[in-house]
Amino acid sequence: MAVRQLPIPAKSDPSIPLLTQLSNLGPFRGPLQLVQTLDRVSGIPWLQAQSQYPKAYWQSRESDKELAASGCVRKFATANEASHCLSESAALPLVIMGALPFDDTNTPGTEQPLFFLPRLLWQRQDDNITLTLNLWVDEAHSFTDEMAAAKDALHTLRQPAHTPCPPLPDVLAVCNSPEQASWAKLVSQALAEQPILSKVVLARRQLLTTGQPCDPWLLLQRWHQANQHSTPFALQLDNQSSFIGCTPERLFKRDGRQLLSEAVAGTDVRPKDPLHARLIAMALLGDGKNRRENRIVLDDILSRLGPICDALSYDDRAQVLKLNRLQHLKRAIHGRLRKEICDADLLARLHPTPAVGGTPRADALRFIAAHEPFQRGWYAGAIGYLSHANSEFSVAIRSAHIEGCQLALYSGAGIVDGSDAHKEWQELDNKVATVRSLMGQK
Ligand SMILES: C=C(O[C@H]1C=CC=C(C(=O)O)[C@@H]1O)C(=O)O
Ligand SMILES: [Mg+2]
Repeated sequence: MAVRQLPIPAKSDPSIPLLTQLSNLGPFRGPLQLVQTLDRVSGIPWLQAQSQYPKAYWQSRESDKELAASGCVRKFATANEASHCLSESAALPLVIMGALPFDDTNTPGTEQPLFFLPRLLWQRQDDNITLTLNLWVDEAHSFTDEMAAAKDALHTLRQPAHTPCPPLPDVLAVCNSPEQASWAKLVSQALAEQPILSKVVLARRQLLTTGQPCDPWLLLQRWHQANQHSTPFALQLDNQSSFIGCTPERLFKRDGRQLLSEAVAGTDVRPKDPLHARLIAMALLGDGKNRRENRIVLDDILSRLGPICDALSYDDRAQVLKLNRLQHLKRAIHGRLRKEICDADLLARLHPTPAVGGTPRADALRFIAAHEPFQRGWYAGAIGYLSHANSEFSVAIRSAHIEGCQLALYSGAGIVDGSDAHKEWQELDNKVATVRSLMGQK
């Protein structure tokens, strides 16, 4: 895709509103960005107010970067196409939003990978908020059509409503898939595949039926408030269904050639009492089964990054990642990427890590596909953004799919030598405890 830009009449000036910049625009070819600064407004309410789909939301775990995207200028069938587009238009700071389902192999009838250049991108970097309007003129999209689409996007732009926070709807029924008895069977089947299948992450879908449709944006805001050091994210392909979550796990973060990844696996509860929580943390650091879960993820990521990095290092001791009600074993991984490696290569190599899949990868994925009684869809996929300068993707766990009055909560647990079906079931419960408590469930 050759990117050529003809001179444009006015350089984008963030102090001038987008509509004025747009009306001064003369013919051009290739991608173009108009940018406007915005006053303090939060990303989630801003995106909630917009009407153009797809919508995607992602905020870094450190809260320094927040992205809210609405509408689509270009869709890319693969991460490779998205990466290629970015390298061809490196002069512009284009940001492409991306999501991979757990099964990213284009299996018919399942969720397909999604990469798109948004029509409107609300962006916060530290305290600076901007709104970017993307346009792209080429053989298939005339200047006139692009101008009309861009004007339409600006005319339908809405300010977030300042409404008092309504309560979340009542839960009328709860249904687990699998139920506990089938779970126990599944765990023993997985353990029977040892030592070849050294780890497989098995998951549960817990379906809550609510009295009224649950507002995904309201739930996401509360979820993030309860778990400040996690990454909140959302994906809405249309106005019928939403996938949201608040994940503690980073797949990778790239800044230029610098790469950060991590193994987050191995779990216990984190009670409110600090002394009790510390005792549990210490026990977690020394526990064989949890250390195995973590080590398998670490080794897998290292072996996949080794061939594409000039330098690679990792925490030789696990840290404890502290969440609202849980604590995990975590090891950070640092690398310097070889220069020909792009974000698509990283996604292809790393996803799905054994934090959500297993080892050996192919055997674990086959086991999951053959035995899990539901489709994972976006759960345990990857969600984030890519740009020429930097990129970051999170592992889409601690997540929920909402459609009308159905709220599906997902949780998974790593089954390794030493796993006990009953304890792993409790771990599934613990992993949905925060979101359940927001829904008024114990
Ligand atoms: C698969 C999930 O968690 C993974 C991430 C951290 C700890 C995990 C564990 O201890 O089993 C899981 O591997 C999930 O929350 O659905
Ligand atoms: Mg576990």
